[in-house]
Amino acid sequence: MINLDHLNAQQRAAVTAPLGQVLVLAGPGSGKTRVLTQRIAFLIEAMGVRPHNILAVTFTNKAAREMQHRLQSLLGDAAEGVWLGTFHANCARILRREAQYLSFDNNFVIMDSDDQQALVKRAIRELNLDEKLYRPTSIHAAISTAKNNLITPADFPTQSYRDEITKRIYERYQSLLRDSNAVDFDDLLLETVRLLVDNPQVRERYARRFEHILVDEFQDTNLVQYELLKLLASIHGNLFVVGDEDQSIYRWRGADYRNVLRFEEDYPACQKILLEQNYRSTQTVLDAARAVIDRNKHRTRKHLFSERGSGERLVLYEAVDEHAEAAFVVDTIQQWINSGKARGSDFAVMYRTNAQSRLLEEAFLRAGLPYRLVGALRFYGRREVKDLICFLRLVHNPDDEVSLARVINVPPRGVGEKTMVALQLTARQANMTAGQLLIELGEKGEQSPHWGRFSGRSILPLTDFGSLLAGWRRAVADGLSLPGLFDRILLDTAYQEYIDDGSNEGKERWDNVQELRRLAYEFREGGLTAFLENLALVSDQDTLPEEAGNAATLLTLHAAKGLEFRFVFIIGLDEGLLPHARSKDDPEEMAEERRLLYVGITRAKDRVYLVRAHQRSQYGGPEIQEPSRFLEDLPESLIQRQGQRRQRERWESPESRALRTRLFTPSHQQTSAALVEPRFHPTDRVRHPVWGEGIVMESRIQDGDETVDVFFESVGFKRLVASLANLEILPKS
Ligand SMILES: Nc1ncnc2c1ncn2[C@@H]1O[C@H](COP(=O)(O)OP(=O)(O)OP(=O)(O)O)[C@@H](O)[C@H]1O
Ligand SMILES: [Mg+2]
Repeated sequence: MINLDHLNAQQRAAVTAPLGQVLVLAGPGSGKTRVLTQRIAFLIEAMGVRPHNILAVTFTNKAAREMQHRLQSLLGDAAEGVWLGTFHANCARILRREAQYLSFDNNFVIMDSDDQQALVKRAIRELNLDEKLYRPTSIHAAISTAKNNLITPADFPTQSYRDEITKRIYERYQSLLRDSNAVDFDDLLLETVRLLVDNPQVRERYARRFEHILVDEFQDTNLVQYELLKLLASIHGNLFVVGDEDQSIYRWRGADYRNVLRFEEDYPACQKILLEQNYRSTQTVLDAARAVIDRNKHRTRKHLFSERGSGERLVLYEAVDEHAEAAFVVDTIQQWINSGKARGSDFAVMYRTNAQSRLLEEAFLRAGLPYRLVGALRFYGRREVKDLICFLRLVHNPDDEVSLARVINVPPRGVGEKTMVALQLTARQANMTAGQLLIELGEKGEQSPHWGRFSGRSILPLTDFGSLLAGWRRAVADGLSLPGLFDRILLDTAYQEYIDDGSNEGKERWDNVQELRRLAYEFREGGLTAFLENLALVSDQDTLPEEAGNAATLLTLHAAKGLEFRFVFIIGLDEGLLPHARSKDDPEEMAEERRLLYVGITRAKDRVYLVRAHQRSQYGGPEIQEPSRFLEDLPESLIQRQGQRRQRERWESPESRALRTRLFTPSHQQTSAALVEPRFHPTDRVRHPVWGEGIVMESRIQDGDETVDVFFESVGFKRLVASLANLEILPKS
């Protein structure tokens, strides 16, 4: 029988709450996610509910996987069959099953955000509009907002001329999507709601099936998601939602924390349960977090206590500038690790915008400290990865115009803009998609009735590509596995020669291809459809490798939701960065910036470092920064000030001082003191404090500093700055 002893009384009340609607509203670290998982186990074990009848919604795929593991360890095989995933993943699953009711086939592709931008651009161009006047990003945002509020092109409100234009782009964009047999992220939700509203028998089928629906991070649902929940719960009405209004940080994506109020209105009989003990953080961390969030109006004050002791004060560090900011972070982490009291994976460094990660990365690299970066230069955003995904998507769905446009000339085979236009035009006249026409050309060659429509120069590359595509599709139909298909595409396109020119970047690109192949191998059973679906639905947080290893995590505050770390650094606590400049004139936005900081602080178990820079370079010259207004709300008794206004030296290690001196000494002065002879030579054996032993491949003097390329047994090839990397030369054996 399921064991509830390790829960506190409030948590137990939530887990065992009677049927109906349950709303668990509680602060960070109070066990909401844990309670939700236990509730599923309780329903299955104690209430005899079949897993098949349970739908659980998490905020990320990673969270879904974690919950799946947790359930597995609680219940073993009995946990199998629960529908567990993000809103998007669950909707994609429903849409694939119900394709007969929809305006697209069940092998539809899901366009990622780059694809969506490309389509909006195309729509704007096709309507002969000026891209400078109608910026694709802002139009795309308007379309997305409309979709998240259940507004179709036909219902798009037009109060101005601009609205009128946006409406037309929205219409065009939508038909481009459908022509490609594709949906965007927002469509997944919107189309599911439409499906359920327009087809009462389908609605009834799902509403009957899902006896229990559970939702984590409920404060970040948007209107479509809320409607969806209502539809799915329309028969049994067993809705178990957990959340925290103070952690609502996805307003820009249409999230509306007022859904909590809506919930209480729509379900007046709902049981409200509060959790008050925080199991994550020290009392000092909680007090500081509360001081920040208490300034927000219109919130239910929550009482939250911790039994983890009062703990250390928060460090507030003021760096001279952004380089010293990064150096402080890396130094402090280094010192903790050297002391033996922490390991790399205990640390997270959080920031407001992705761009802030670049200097941090450099500082980590120089110090030779391993790190992993969440989001930003996403693996899936890389050119080579994207190319291969598009080839695969095209095999899966030749109607996908965005993928076709991307790879038809990869590697270059002489398909230019003109040929592309001719292809699209001919296809449209023949009532086919470009992909279908290509396949026909590939299969029939000169026998194709459309052969003569193309110039002598363009027909060959088109036929060439068409026959590749046709060949791949035939091979898949004949049972070629996903890894097999992957290799065949690489071979047929001579992709390695194209991408890997022997340079380090080339090798790295090829490594990325190999990494994707490894992923494809994991889907050898599920096949192409499952693989593509999984790729389309990965979100920023999901780019975290499963095993943290010994690396510190660098991530945006947004991506930090739901996670926890022993040590949390939040950098860029300056006006304009956090709060972000964009929020200056909008009180709602400002309140959200505050929640963002709150989410960041409450990720910490043991210690928080808040870091800011006295000046930052902007548009060429350095500019003095104002400290973030949020810092004023922290009681002096909870913080310990360090940095510029205190003695900086005390806080600087030799490495960071070397870095700072180098960065702030004008280069003409540097060269006079600069090295002329490398200290390291090829074949030297060296030892690095983190990566262990390695062999020097090359060393040279660059900008007055020595750069060494080393091959380490543990991590492979690394490029290091000798004066900072702490490399020890080992005696020749
Ligand atoms: N009763 C308990 N006993 C021991 N540890 C607990 C208990 N409840 C929760 N925890 C632990 O406390 C931490 C926070 O729990 P959890 O992540 O579920 O909180 P949460 O409310 O979902 O937080 P957030 O709002 O940040 O998502 C986890 O490490 C969890 O395992
Ligand atoms: Mg949680």
